[in-house]
Amino acid sequence: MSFIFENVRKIYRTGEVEVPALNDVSIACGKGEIIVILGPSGSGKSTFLNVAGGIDRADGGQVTVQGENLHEMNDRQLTLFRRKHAGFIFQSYNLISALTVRENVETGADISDHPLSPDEILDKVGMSEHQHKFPHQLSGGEQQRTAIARAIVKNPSILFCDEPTGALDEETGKKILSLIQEINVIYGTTILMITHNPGIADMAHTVMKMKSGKIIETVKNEAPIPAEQVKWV
Ligand SMILES: Nc1ncnc2c1ncn2[C@@H]1O[C@H](COP(=O)(O)OP(=O)(O)OP(=O)(O)O)[C@@H](O)[C@H]1O
Repeated sequence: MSFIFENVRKIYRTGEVEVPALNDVSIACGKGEIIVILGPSGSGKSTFLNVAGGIDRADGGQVTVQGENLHEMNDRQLTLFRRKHAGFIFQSYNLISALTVRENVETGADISDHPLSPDEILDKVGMSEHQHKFPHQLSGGEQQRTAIARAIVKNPSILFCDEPTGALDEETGKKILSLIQEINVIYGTTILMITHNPGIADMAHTVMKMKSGKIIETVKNEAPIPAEQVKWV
């Protein structure tokens, strides 16, 4: 299993108000799967992803990712866990503006014990010809491809994607999804992806639907479709 949540709770407290962002969540997902999380705004999707990725801590229950119990880890161990296992792709690309495309990608390789070749990954994401440009010289899709390259060059076992196509048009978005699907197939990387686009669920092996901090439905898909056939909603 790539990750197991057992009765996980996460409560945000703002003054007197308590928001149960994860309310007794249990799920187990297999290695090498594409898992898509759907649900309305505020349903707990990002909280789930952040807890699974070791960015945030649960308040109760057990979280086991790649066989490691995140609940028992201190901050330093969580940092090492993220470095070893996790790649992150967010809607905002978070590239370093003073570094070129290639240098941004190399920052991903530098923190890994077993990185992939930056040349190979730049080629895979179609950014070799732009590798000496700076982020402000790139389109949104090119910036997202650079961010993906930086995440995958470290060879993570799980890629956490929070709305990776949210800011992109259909054509560029589908290219990014194809790339994510290709990474899943070639490297066996588990993909955990949040989206507001229900069409993207058709390319997943598992679809998790969330509402009010709970998983209300888990659907297994025996025949995920190629990303380019995704219905863009
Ligand atoms: N740092 C925080 N402090 C207080 N409340 C928070 C915090 N982060 C999230 N919440 C609350 O927890 C709940 C779940 O938020 P979360 O971001 O996980 O939802 P989401 O499904 O990812 O939403 P969206 O689709 O809008 O990104 C929401 O009610 C949100 O307001």
